[in-house]
Amino acid sequence: MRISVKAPAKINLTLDVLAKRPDGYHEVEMVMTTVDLADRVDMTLREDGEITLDCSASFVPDDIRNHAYKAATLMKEKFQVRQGVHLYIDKQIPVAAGLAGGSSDAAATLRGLNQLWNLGLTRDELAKIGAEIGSDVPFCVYGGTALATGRGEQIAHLGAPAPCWVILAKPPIGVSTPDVYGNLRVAQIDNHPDTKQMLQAIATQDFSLMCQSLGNVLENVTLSLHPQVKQIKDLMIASGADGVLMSGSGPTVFALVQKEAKVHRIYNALRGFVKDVFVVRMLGAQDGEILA
Ligand SMILES: C[C@](O)(CO)[C@H](O)COP(=O)(O)OP(=O)(O)OC[C@H]1O[C@@H](n2ccc(N)nc2=O)[C@H](O)[C@@H]1O
Ligand SMILES: Nc1ncnc2c1ncn2[C@@H]1O[C@H](COP(=O)(O)OP(=O)(O)OP(=O)(O)O)[C@@H](O)[C@H]1O
Repeated sequence: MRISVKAPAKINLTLDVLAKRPDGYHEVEMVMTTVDLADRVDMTLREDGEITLDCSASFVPDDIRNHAYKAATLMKEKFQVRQGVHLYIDKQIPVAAGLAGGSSDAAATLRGLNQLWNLGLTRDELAKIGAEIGSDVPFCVYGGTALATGRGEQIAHLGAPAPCWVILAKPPIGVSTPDVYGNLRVAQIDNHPDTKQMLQAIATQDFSLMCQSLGNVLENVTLSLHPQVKQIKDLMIASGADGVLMSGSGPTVFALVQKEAKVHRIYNALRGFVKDVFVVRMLGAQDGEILA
């Protein structure tokens, strides 16, 4: 028996850091939404009890370092599952990009194994298990649009933002999330986003208020490490983007655009500069999809 589950990327419409916690994590407040750039995780039942993994991108780890492998191991141990699984990840989301690719693969694996191994767990239970793998995994278990607090694992669901185009551009560098948080000085943050205003923009589907409310306190940290990120932002703005922001810890930058005619102009301008450019839509309030 085999099932396939879509694992969509996320972008952060806001990312605020409120404090550094004694456990080494940061207290955050973030509005996140999934977009239709997705990996696909195929899960094939193994009667011998083994967990194995292959990925279309050869540089992604195929052992316990892989978040999807970790998810399967956790589910097997927690629920004493006799069967195993072979995981195949069709990688479409750039790696170490700020788009939660690994977290989404883990979330898709949790959702898929719940079905493949007949565990009967609720989404909330899966999200709780996801928090043991990484801070972004609970959000990815639900997908859609949400306010994430705590270290990112506490999820409050939101409605769909105003429909628009999202253009993603990733410079050819990988960014380490621990390094970016490690370089952040919380007391010196001077660009806190207005999260309340973003929540209002989403509730009223006000596109221009959403663009005005974009903000990410990790952006300045990553910009100082990688000047290309600023060049991409400037290029997007000069090409007519309505709103521009770095996602997560970066280095991917996204542009929000309402008019389709502008999309081509921005895409063409970016393609002259970086290879990884994607034109996508937000998935709105929709949650994770099991394909077959
Ligand atoms: C940057 C974001 O992707 C934005 O959505 C997340 O905040 C990070 O989520 P993630 O990659 O799932 O992060 P985790 O795997 O849980 O943590 C990786 C490392 O990032 C740092 N980290 C992460 C989340 C958080 N709230 N505070 C932190 O300081 C910690 O050093 C942690 O060891
Ligand atoms: N399934 C996976 N897909 C991609 N990378 C993975 C996966 N599992 C583990 N990794 C490792 O995790 C690291 C971060 O990759 P990932 O693509 O998840 O980053 P990210 O998009 O910045 O995530 P986030 O936005 O949650 O911080 C990489 O160094 C990679 O080796």
